[in-house]
Amino acid sequence: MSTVPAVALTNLGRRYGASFVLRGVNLQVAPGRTVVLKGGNGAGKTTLLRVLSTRLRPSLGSGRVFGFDLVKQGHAVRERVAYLSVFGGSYGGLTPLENLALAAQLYNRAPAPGELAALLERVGLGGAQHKLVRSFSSGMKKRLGLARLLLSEADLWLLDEPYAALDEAGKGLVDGLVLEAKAQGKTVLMASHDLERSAPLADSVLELRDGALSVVFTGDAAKTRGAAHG
Ligand SMILES: Nc1ncnc2c1ncn2[C@@H]1O[C@H](COP(=O)(O)OP(=O)(O)OP(=O)(O)O)[C@@H](O)[C@H]1O
Repeated sequence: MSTVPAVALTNLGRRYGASFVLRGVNLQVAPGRTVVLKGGNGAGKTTLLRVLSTRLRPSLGSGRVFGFDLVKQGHAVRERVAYLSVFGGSYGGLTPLENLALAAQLYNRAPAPGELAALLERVGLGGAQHKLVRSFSSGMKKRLGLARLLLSEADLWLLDEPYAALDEAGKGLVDGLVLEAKAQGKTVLMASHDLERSAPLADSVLELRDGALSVVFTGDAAKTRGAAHG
């Protein structure tokens, strides 16, 4: 049986100016897997997630998401991918409800009556519905990012340090959402320094070092050979 990988990267490279941050990343992630990406500060984790989200173009090599080319079929990739940036990625001049309404438009979704308010309740922002997001704490912005993620209905979640800035309850919320996403068959790729928290959720832990990936842990030992597998 052939299954199209959720993520397939071949010798993928990305440079800023003359300096290569990613140099020959090979990765295959099967649909439904949860993969944690570790690596020191500046290793290139955010860069890799941004390339997968099509926010950055690869400088070398190629990549596919659910079979769609990151460069030539970026639109199809964006329809299947949701990216949570380390800061949550919302508009400060809007309320959280307005942010979600805008996100729904971008996702081409017509939310049901009360759906957006319910999402805010779910991420613990029910009491802050009418504030401007610029007045939010960093943890509140992250929670709003989680609500946007839930709205997206994407098949691949790209999470950049999802636990950062969150209190214990917020971290538990992330754990629950990732497990729920997995139960729904979604693929999750998350960059995290918090291995204690993220590794128990993961099918594989990969390390990005010197611009390439290696396997730290995988639930399937047969997959540790050759290209890094998720
Ligand atoms: N827009 C940019 N222009 C130039 N260099 C950049 C840019 N964005 C990132 N870099 C550089 O690329 C390297 C990788 O950065 P990246 O943010 O991808 O690492 P990271 O693994 O996510 O790090 P951290 O764990 O600190 O979040 C760093 O040296 C960084 O300075």
